[in-house]
Amino acid sequence: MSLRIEDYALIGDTQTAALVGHNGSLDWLCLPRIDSGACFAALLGDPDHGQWTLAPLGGARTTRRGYRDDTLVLETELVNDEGTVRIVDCMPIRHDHPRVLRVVEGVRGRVRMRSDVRVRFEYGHDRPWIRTDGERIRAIAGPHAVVLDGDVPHRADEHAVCSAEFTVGEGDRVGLRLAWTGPRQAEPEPVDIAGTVRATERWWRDWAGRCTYRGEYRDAVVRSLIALKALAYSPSGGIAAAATTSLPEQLGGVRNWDYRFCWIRDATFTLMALLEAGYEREARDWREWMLRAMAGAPGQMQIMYGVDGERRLTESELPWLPGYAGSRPVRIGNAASAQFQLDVYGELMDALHQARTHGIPPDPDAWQLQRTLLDFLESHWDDPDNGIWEMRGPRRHFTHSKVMAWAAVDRAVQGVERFGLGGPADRWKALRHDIFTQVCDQGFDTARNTFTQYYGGSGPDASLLLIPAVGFLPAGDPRMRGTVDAIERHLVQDGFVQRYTMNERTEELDGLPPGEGAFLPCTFWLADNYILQGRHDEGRHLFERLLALRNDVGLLSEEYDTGAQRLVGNVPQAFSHVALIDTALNLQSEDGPARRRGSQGPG
Ligand SMILES: OC[C@H]1O[C@H](O[C@H]2O[C@H](CO)[C@@H](O)[C@H](O)[C@H]2O)[C@H](O)[C@@H](O)[C@@H]1O
Repeated sequence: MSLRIEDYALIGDTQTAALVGHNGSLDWLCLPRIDSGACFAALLGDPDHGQWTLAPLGGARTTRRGYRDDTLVLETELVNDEGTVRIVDCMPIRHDHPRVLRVVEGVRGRVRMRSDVRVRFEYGHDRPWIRTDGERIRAIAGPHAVVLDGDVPHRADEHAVCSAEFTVGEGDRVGLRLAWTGPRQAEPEPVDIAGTVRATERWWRDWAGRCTYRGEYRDAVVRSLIALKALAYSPSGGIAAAATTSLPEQLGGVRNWDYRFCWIRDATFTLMALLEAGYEREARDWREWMLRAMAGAPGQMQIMYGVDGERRLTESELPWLPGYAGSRPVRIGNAASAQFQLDVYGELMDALHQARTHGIPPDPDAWQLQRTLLDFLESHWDDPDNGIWEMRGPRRHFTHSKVMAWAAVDRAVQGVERFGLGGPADRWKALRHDIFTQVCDQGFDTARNTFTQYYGGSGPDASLLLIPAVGFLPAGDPRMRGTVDAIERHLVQDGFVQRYTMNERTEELDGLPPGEGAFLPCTFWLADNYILQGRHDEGRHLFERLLALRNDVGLLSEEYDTGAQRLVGNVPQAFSHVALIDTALNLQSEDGPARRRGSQGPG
């Protein structure tokens, strides 16, 4: 039986990431990059799809698990009749090869331990050759080689399972190392385990120490920032939307997607949260990544890229993997990369505007890119699109998409008026006015007193909760109050918000059968609207309910299954952690980030 999604903690080196279960089992690890083939893919299958188990021989229960304060160094305490051990897991910040370090510390008694390492490259498909060289083991297949060694030797069997048994007494420490190396790369040097764990701890503590948020939710905010930093790909400045692929939006369902890419939308939201929390260096890195990834013809702009800016993210299925809790298909790549999503223009223009507002040193290429995007938008804002939810059905005039087109033009006008940048401000103002008028005429249902999911539609959509955040209308506007009211009536289930109504017509709209959990970012956005409407107690109450959904190490996935009371979807999900940070900031100050962005009105 698979562990629950909330049973996993994250470790990472800001280039890739791994998931460790509360039982000490390393079930997900992609090497060398976050979007590379996994060499441990038991998360989406069984142990023979790749796994590193490290646990007391006679079984054990977990008594405590947590990160060493503001770091990504994980401690898991396991207890059985023989005593207690602590497993310390981390990935050192990378200088040469990606590595995983695991240290077993004896806390009480004498505990017999077993380590079983099954390396299976390419998402559990490729069983490697195993070569033993003294105390070192090499698992090799194609472009990959993994080297395993440490304080106790592993022995390989005929099934390519490398195992070690050892006993730890109180005060003992047994360190194990795994490193990846590519073709013709030098053999990884055996690093000093204890010293490297300490250096990793220091690195994260220093990084977290740069956080400027000092409010009452500091622990939750810092943990979310650390999760975002772990999703950032440091060589390029790109930011992945999550560390996993195909954790299902519904247990046993088909909505299983690969999130190990850089969505312009998710990354710009991340950038804004990082900026608000004092992380300007990361914001600069992101801007550089984005300018490079998007360089070229505006008509070829994509809504997502690989972490290094790759454009071809062809979606395919991995039929040998049964999927998490039987949720098939398991997909890699993402067909949404070829979609037209209008909101991305608004998010991008907003992010670059925020960077300017925060005094990030100007980059002339940024304004040039913005002008090119505006030229494109002037002739395409009125086209139907796939929308923020990446609907795989026919394109439509989604109201949120048009609001974001408005935001894009608004930020261009502000570029001229507030920052003295060059551009046809009067023409842009007229366009901004036209979009505003169209949205209010065609995207608002006067009879039902709500903005609608798409022009002429009858129901609301949770993305409309972002209207005040981008400054299209204030939260107190009667049309927004009506929309929040409609969302409460139609999209809130057990207190959490669904993205949109799912019913027998869903397949026609989004090209997929209905069925998914409540979408956590949308629920944070509802809390933001409460706060901005002056309904502070309701906002705080909802925020605290959301905080309670975090797992024991403070992580959130994308969605929550209110029936099963389980986290669902990919994990950790940047979108959810960004929304958490934004709401914490909004709670701290009524004039929080959501109030500072746009012109508030037709302009
Ligand atoms: O549910 C359908 C879509 O789900 C994914 O998209 C969602 O995740 C993205 C990354 O966080 C986010 O930007 C988007 O707004 C979400 O809808 C998936 O990537 C899509 O392929 C899929 O159609």
